[in-house]
Amino acid sequence: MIDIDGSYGEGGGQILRTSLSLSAITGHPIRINNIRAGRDKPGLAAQHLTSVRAAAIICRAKVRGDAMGSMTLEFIPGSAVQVGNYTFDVSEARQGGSAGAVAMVLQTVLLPLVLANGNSQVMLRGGTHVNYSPSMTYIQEVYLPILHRMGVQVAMQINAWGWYPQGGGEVELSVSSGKPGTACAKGDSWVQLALRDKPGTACAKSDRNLNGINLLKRGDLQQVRGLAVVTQLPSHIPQRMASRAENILREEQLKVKVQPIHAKGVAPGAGLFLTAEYENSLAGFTGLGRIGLPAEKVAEVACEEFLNFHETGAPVDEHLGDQLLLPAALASTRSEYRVAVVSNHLTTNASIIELFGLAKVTVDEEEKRVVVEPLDRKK
Ligand SMILES: Nc1ncnc2c1ncn2[C@@H]1O[C@H](COP(=O)(O)OP(=O)(O)OP(=O)(O)O)[C@@H](O)[C@H]1O
Repeated sequence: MIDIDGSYGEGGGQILRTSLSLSAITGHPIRINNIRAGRDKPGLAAQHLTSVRAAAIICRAKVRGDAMGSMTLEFIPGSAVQVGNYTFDVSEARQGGSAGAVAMVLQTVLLPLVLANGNSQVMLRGGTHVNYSPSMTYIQEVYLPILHRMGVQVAMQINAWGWYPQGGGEVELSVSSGKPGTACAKGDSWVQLALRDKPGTACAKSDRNLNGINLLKRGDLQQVRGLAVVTQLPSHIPQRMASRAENILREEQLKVKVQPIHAKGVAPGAGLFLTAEYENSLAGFTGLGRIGLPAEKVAEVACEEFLNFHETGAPVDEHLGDQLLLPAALASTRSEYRVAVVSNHLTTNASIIELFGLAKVTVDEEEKRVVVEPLDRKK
């Protein structure tokens, strides 16, 4: 049983999600105390409870403490990760529904499914574009394309946009499991086999279906692409968000194209999503609308975030910085990248990953450089 202190460092939900993913992948039982102790409303919220249940379903885990508000959880995987057809609905976790972020649920189960043998279909319902989490547009435009370079094959589509507070969004994903023909025997992923230390059955290093990534230099900015999206709001709003963003970035002599979009959703909402395409990297920036905030301001928030990042010269934005650690830790080769900001999320996630003994993570705070070195899992 691996004991995890949920109040460590950032003290947020990522400690829980990373631990669940690694428990499902390695088969190691975990016990987490002080879940989200660093948050105003600690314990499991709808999004976290959905992540716990999703992780439990894919590896048939026995779970104790899976209730709203719970600050303690025991999670004991009962099988190797099972590929399949899954639906995870955040609104089911709390009476009256929830706009809890589906991206967080996805990030809990994605790598376990990628490393399992076979393909999966995942349907997610809940908040698709909500504060303090990666939007599903960020997942689509930044996170998944970077993971694709590491060998992860996922196709996704947003059927409905879910904003705070109603949620009600829907996203469909097809997850393929790495290179065909290199899978390990008996439905176990290479990590599970290697960790169970069965000599002769563990896959060779070269069979691991995730490659490390090098993002030390970003190269020149090719263009900034944007989506100015509304649901159930008049069409002048996406138009105004798009024009404002294009004007700001053109003033900086940058190549930019922002597309105004009217999308489907159960409630009104608005957002502007920018993707900066560099020669060797991608980064994403978000502005979310709310009642009383003019469309132009939404655009300004996202542009300011992007311009601040652009000035740093770093290839990896603050958020990708912490989110890349888990795939990098599961890859067969070393990863090395430079981040705009060494966040508390990044250093916390690094410590949690190290608890599982899969990789050594070194964070050079001065150089803002992260090195993830896979450890020999057969030892
Ligand atoms: N604008 C954003 N774009 C992309 N990713 C984001 C953005 N904002 C936050 N994130 C990511 O969301 C995750 C938040 O993790 P955290 O541990 O704070 O979650 P939590 O405690 O479950 O959430 P909350 O803070 O809502 O209670 C981190 O991986 C962070 O990088």
